[in-house]
Amino acid sequence: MTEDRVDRQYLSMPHVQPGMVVGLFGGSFNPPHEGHLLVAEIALRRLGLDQLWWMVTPGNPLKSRSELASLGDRIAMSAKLVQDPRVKITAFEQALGSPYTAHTLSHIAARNRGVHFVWIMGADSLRSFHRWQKWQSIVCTFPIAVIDRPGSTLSFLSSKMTRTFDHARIDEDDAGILWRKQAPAWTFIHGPRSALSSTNLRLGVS
Ligand SMILES: Nc1ncnc2c1ncn2[C@@H]1O[C@H](COP(=O)(O)OP(=O)(O)OP(=O)(O)O)[C@@H](O)[C@H]1O
Ligand SMILES: O=C(O)c1ccc[n+]([C@@H]2O[C@H](COP(=O)([O-])O)[C@@H](O)[C@H]2O)c1
Repeated sequence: MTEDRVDRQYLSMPHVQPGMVVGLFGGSFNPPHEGHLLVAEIALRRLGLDQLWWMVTPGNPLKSRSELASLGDRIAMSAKLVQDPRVKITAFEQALGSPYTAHTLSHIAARNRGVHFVWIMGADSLRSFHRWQKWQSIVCTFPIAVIDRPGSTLSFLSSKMTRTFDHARIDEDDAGILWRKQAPAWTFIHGPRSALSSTNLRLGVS
């Protein structure tokens, strides 16, 4: 598959119904790996999700695209890896024409009234989150679940996002009701961890 030939099914938002709880897991997935699967599993279980959208980005605005595999290839690799039918692989951001999460989330919110969304990201993302476009508006759109990652366990102590929104932190024992909280609300989820990274896989280091 090439970037020009992304199957249509991936370019529209997955189908959801009012009342559902849906996790939004955005990533480059260049390539996808078992660490991503572990995040998805933990999120489904701990957040009480009905669905998790595995959102393959057209390109992280903060990363160089020089080593980025085509969108079609990253979707195909994800589809091969993911077995859980609750996980929906999608690349609808490509059709939106913007790689920015703030834009994506406001679009999702406007199109899916009555659906409860939670943004999901690995703990390493906290380090640069304040450089994401309109990062404060992202925090105020949907609750956020941060999943622990080796090397980033203490990132919440120094992150600008977590310090700014310290008052909005929810105990991880309440992760199952995070979706009910009005944003801003976030939690840090500890649990089994994977040291896998796409960078190491690209370098051939395990
Ligand atoms: N091993 C892991 N444990 C926890 N979270 C992870 C892990 N790998 C990736 N993530 C999270 O998954 C999302 C997508 O990550 P991404 O596709 O960039 O993978 P990556 O391994 O971090 O890639 P790269 O090494 O190229 O930066 C991000 O929120 C990231 O924090
Ligand atoms: O909106 C932004 O400015 C922004 C900046 C960096 C990353 N993101 C999003 O964060 C998600 C994780 O990206 P990555 O490359 O770390 O897998 C993915 O959905 C990106 O589109 C978004």
